[in-house]
Amino acid sequence: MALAPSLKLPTITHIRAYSMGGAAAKVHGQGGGDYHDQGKDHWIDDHIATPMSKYEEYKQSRQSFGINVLGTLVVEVEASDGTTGFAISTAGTVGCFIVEHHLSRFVEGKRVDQIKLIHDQMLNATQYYSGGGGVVINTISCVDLALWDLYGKVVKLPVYKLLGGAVRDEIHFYATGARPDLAQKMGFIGGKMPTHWGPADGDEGIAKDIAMLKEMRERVGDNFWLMFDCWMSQDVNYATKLAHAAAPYKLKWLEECFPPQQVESYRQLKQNMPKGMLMTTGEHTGTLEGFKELSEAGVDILQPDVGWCGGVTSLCEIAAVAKSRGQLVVPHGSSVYSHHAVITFTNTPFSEMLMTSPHADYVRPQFDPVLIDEPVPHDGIITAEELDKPGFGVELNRECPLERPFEH
Ligand SMILES: C[C@H](O)[C@H](O)CC(=O)C(=O)O
Ligand SMILES: [Mg+2]
Repeated sequence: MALAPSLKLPTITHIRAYSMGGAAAKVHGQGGGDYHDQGKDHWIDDHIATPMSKYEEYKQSRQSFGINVLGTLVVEVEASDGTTGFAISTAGTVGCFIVEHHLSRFVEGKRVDQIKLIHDQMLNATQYYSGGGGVVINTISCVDLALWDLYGKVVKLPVYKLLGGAVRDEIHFYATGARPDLAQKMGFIGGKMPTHWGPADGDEGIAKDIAMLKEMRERVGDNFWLMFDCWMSQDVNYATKLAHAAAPYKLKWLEECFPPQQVESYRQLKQNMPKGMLMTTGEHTGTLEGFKELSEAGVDILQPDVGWCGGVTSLCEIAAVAKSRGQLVVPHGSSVYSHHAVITFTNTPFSEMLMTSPHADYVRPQFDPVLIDEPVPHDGIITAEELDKPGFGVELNRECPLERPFEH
């Protein structure tokens, strides 16, 4: 059946990729899509436990081992009617190469609504070098998000309406940062702190992180959620001991104790954990199959990052996997790209706000300074109404030092 004239959609004429920050750039420490690329004295780079913490010289700073080498990737897509859409993620110059020299062929010439077809072609065409995640999938995610933004801007609807509409009027947020006590005053429902010690520090490390938890519990009282984010830094024995030591202080969940491939470790930890404490992970998992395995291992909350898991198209599939087992999907903080999806999910009762202010003492937009009009929670809440703008409802701040390293 032919489309009615008013439903004739434009085609995509151009895709362009820009980078900001990262190892290839002169300007650093601004944040943006690579939110770990912050300036000095930021809580996010202050002795956080990682898989590199066993090396003394890389213990204090994640930037010292290169957490911020990639930088921001901006993908812009333009339609035959002149409308543009864009998105950002973490992939920098590497991502620009992949977009301009490989993925562009699947995008240009297609109609703006052919997102699922493009998504499938991007995933399959990169199978031989994507390794099921990492920078390639970050890049594909960014293209996918830019396509949803363009589609929404062409048809003048917010992405969440294209996905089936909101199932709630507002999104409630917990905050990730060094100061859950301040997050409580700002209206958030909980606070997630990074752990600072790991297996190389032994029982002393556990004692120090528990002391931090105890102090925060005393500050926030009994009913505010407190969580630990372990950023892949532990082993099963250490995580088990930490979980039991944290139980008296009502730790709500223990997050990402192990690297994403160690599914068996998650299965064991789930069996060892105190009853009632939740096990969460997923932000560094980049395939639907990977999420299925985590779900089968008993992860209570799957935490895909929409900019790293294949975009909104993949996030919807992952949410369905979680839903089929009665699990929650609460994406790793990724601002508008997450908000438009989760407000349509019945198994996302709350969401994450990653605090990018240096001392986690005020709410700064997560991807500052790259997005114009990036909404932030007020009193811990963003309403559906605030998302009522075409696409993802944000514009690209062209005053940022964007570079286009490759053209096709
Ligand atoms: C705080 C964590 O180490 C990381 O930087 C962010 C994260 O994993 C999360 O927000 O979750
Ligand atoms: Mg995390």
